[in-house]
Amino acid sequence: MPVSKSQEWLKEEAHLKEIYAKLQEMQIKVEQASHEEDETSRNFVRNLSDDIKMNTNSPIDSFESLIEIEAKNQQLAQLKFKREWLERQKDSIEKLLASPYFAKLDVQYPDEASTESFYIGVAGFSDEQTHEQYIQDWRSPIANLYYENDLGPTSYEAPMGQVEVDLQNRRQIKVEKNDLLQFFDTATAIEDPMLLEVLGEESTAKLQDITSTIQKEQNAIIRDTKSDVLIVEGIAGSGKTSTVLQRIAFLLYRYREDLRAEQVLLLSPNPMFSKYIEEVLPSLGEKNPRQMTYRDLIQYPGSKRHIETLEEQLQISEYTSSVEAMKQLEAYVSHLTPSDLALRPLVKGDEEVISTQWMREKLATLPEDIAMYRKLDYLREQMSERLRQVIKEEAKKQKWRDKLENLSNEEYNQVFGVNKQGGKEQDLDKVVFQLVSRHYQVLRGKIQHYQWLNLQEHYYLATGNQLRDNISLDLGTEFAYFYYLMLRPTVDRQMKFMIVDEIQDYSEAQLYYLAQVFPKTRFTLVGDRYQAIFAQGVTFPRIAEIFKGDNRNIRQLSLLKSYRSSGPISRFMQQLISQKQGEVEIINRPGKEPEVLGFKDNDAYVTYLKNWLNQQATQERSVILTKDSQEALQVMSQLKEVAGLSAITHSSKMLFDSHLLVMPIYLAKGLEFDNVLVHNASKERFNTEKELNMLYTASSRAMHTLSVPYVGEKSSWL
Ligand SMILES: Nc1ncnc2c1ncn2[C@@H]1O[C@H](COP(=O)(O)OP(=O)(O)OP(=O)(O)O)[C@@H](O)[C@H]1O
Repeated sequence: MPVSKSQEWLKEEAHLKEIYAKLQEMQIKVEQASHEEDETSRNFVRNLSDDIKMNTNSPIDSFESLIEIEAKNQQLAQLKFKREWLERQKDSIEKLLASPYFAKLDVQYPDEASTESFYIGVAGFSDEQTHEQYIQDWRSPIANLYYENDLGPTSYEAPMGQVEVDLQNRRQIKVEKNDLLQFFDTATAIEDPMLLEVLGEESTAKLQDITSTIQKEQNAIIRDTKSDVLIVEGIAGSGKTSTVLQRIAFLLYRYREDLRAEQVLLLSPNPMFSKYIEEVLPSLGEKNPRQMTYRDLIQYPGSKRHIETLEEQLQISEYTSSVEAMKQLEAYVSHLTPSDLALRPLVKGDEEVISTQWMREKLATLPEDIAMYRKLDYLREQMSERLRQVIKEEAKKQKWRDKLENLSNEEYNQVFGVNKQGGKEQDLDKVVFQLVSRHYQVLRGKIQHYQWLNLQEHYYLATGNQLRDNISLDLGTEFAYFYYLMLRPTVDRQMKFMIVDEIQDYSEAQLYYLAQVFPKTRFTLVGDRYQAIFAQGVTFPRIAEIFKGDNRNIRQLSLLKSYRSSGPISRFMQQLISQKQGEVEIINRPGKEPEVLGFKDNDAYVTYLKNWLNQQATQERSVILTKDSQEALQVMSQLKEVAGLSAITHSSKMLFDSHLLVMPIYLAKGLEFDNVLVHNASKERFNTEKELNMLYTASSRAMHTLSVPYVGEKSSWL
């Protein structure tokens, strides 16, 4: 509890006011600088056309004009850089003004007489002139002491090396603007009081950042810089998603000189998940990384096949692959010779523009030991060049000139975007060349996208699988890998970090794909074996084995405490998974015991559901979780008269504002609600191990209350 107006309280209060005033001063300065910058940019643009006059009278004049343009370009880049910097400044000052800091460390350095105090906030803040650091960014080296929470002799990793210190006090401080609300010194607290307070709050529709209450075991994940592959197994609600998002913010700060947000890829389980987490990184002043689902990742250029949806994957998954099958593809490609290639001639209508014979002759000129993808790349370049030649030859023919002459003014304008005007002979050549190029344009695309190579045929020869229009995720993976092995598209290699959530839902073949296609990328893989609800999920020991190759440095960590759920709900989760030797550490947060009630028939059950929904407080978020989306619609139809209830049956249709929902468990993965009801947990519906995982996944969405009713006999897992 706050020490009422003690000396210490008054000191903290005075310090806060002082820093707040400095922040306000800085805000004014940055605003002014920003206005000035705007004015400079406007003038720059206004004068641009006067300043640059392209003079092409002589080569020297042209050259000088180009130099002038280049100089302007540089000025423009500088202006842009400065504006972006000011925007970032404005942004972080705004955040700090809302709450300047959340912690203070008293640190004793070995050779100094007195202790030094450091305040920690969501961003750093220092004096422009003296560079005195008033607030330390939570990602700075010294802030690690706060999260490590080791009082007494300890150390932190600074850019110059390890710094030994004595941490004399660690204070958690709650402030709002310039109001000091509370502070706690760690030495006096048994369990993190700020954490308990945050966890007791109502749920929010979107995930929030956890900067001020990151726990020690989470901090180890966030700040890991040594592992190539970091594998985190954590129970439901242990903060895996929150932790990896904080980790992204940490990495962008730590490697700020050469890591851009676009070089970090977050693979999310479904598009809805991206919406759920979209506010966390901006709240930390960072840009969101690239985000996509695994389905998006394995789509290759020009593919139009339908890859099974999440729901289809849950129910059928007709083709599952394996690491062995993926290795067979490697063997097939490594033994392939140019004479085996299934090539298609490049044709335009009836005309064969490039024959397969020509292609084979080109390939035959290459040394044998060159990798197949390089040979194909070389051939692609040669084909582009050949097409240019064909166009040049073709343009000499009279028929194109005739064609050009016969174009009406309107047609001409459509083709060339300018009006037709009888030109000089030299211009005419150019225009004819353009006309012929347009005629053959479609062939350029065909060359670029390797449509002259029958990849499907090769895939069939390698595996015996025909690619139909609808394919399973694993089959899509195999074909994407095959595409990669044959052609090695380059774009993916720029990815420096990849973060994969819900890793337990990936198959071995899918993980093998990631491990092979992104050899230079550093991975953070997080998941929970007890939330595996798809048929082809991987086991945790196998993940490390799959990623082991090429001297990758692998580290495995675990998170055992559920921060989402109250103590009684965590104990319920513990009981469920202890049947499979799972562990849960219980957090000391009081709450209601989960309700496991039996009903004789459906009518009584539906009445219970209606009562349950009607009882929920309007500001809280409550959900009924079903096994699939069809069931969600059935339940919805029985509960039509409940006001404000909505059913979600597709990941693109999430209603984040709605407070009463019915939805399938697989769509609720990763999300959380104040109150959860698991639809009819009867014996016949929750019987297998997969169904146990579903029951656990559903129950663990609950923060404050959980209800697990059943009709007839209850599930033997309960
Ligand atoms: N250190 C923390 N401080 C405050 N809240 C936390 C902390 N860690 C986790 N939480 C909260 O716990 C909840 C669960 O976190 P999160 O969704 O990241 O867990 P998860 O392990 O990804 O869960 P699941 O596997 O069930 O999807 C969130 O509300 C999050 O804000």
